[in-house]
Amino acid sequence: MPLMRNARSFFAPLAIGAPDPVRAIPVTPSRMIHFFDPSNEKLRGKVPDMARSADILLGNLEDAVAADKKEAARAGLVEVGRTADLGGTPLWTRINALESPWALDDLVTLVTEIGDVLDVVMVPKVEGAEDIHYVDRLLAQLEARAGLSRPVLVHAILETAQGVANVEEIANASPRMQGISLGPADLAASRRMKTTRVGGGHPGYRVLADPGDERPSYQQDLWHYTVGRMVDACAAAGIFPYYGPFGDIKDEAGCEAQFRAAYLMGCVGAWSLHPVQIGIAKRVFSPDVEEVRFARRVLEAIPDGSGVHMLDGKMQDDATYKQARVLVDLAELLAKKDPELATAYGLS
Ligand SMILES: CC(C)(COP(=O)(O)OP(=O)(O)OC[C@H]1O[C@@H](n2cnc3c(N)ncnc32)[C@H](O)[C@@H]1OP(=O)(O)O)[C@@H](O)C(=O)NCCC(=O)NCCSC(=O)C[C@](C)(O)C(=O)O
Ligand SMILES: [Mg+2]
Repeated sequence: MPLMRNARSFFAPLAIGAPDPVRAIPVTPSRMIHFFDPSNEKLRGKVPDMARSADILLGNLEDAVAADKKEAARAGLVEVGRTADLGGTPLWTRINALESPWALDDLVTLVTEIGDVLDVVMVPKVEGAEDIHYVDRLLAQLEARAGLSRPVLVHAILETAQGVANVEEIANASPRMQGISLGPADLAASRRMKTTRVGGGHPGYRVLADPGDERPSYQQDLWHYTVGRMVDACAAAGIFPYYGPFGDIKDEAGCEAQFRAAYLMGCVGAWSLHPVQIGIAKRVFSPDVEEVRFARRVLEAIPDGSGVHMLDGKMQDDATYKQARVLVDLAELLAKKDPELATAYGLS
């Protein structure tokens, strides 16, 4: 694996005067990364509202922002970073692709002007560790020059076949790596998949039962394989996986089903492209009240996590204790942010 840095240098700053890299990625509520176009003045005015309802707010500079709006979007995000009251909600950005004419100015301007309030830079179309290494060194130089005391983290989008082939080395490329999101539209194009959708299923991708009187047939999840690889790569590297966007805004049930499959497989959140998807993500990525209740009973039944126990006819041991911990830890994290959830979980 071309990681380049060895075990001793991995946590050394990459520029003189740059802040020390973080040892652990902060765990904060991140059920949805809410996308908005910072070139849109009306949307900039709604930032405080958006920040109240979303877990993470992301000013998008890449695709979906027209070429003649790129500079206005960058300037709009600087304005948001300098003036908007985000009430503690993390501010992220998605910069333009590294080969584009805008990426360098995106990084230089944003880190220089608002590096102290910018938590994470999402890098699109990452193909391998070398893309992360480039951003890593440049961020360190910019942080040192701006006198920042805390490093900006990096999030990669998995949206090329080469990126998927290199997902483990991407996840491990730098201590800045915060997480990875699936980019299903670019990935579909890169793989020559025959879909025109942004995420979600396809009626043609299904399994048919053997010939018989009836031949039930079910749609399968086109993204199962990639999400599985992404979740394992992230968990193994100590960073966080996210399902990306669901482009059919009107299909709320489809969005909910796709988000839920990703949640159950280990993703911590998804993207919201429209306000309606914030509510969907909140529902899906907050653990079910009954499951949390059961998980707490498991923890109470085996306080030290050892031995074997029966609960409602179900075997409990050290492994189920760990599963219960995942759910209860998440419930406790979300309850601190959301009083309604705290009440529902009995944690208020
Ligand atoms: C889909 C669109 C065009 C529908 O926009 P619309 O105006 O038609 O929707 P609407 O339902 O009519 O809007 C209702 C209200 O919600 C507002 N609104 C609408 N959206 C938002 C928003 N995000 N945040 C905050 N407010 C929003 C909108 O301004 C309006 O407010 P108003 O009633 O006051 O006029 C619009 O929602 C939008 O532009 N969303 C963001 C799209 C985006 O960021 N795309 C890029 C990410 S996906 C991607 O790049 C792929 C990937 C990963 O790279 C890869 O798979 O390869
Ligand atoms: Mg894309």
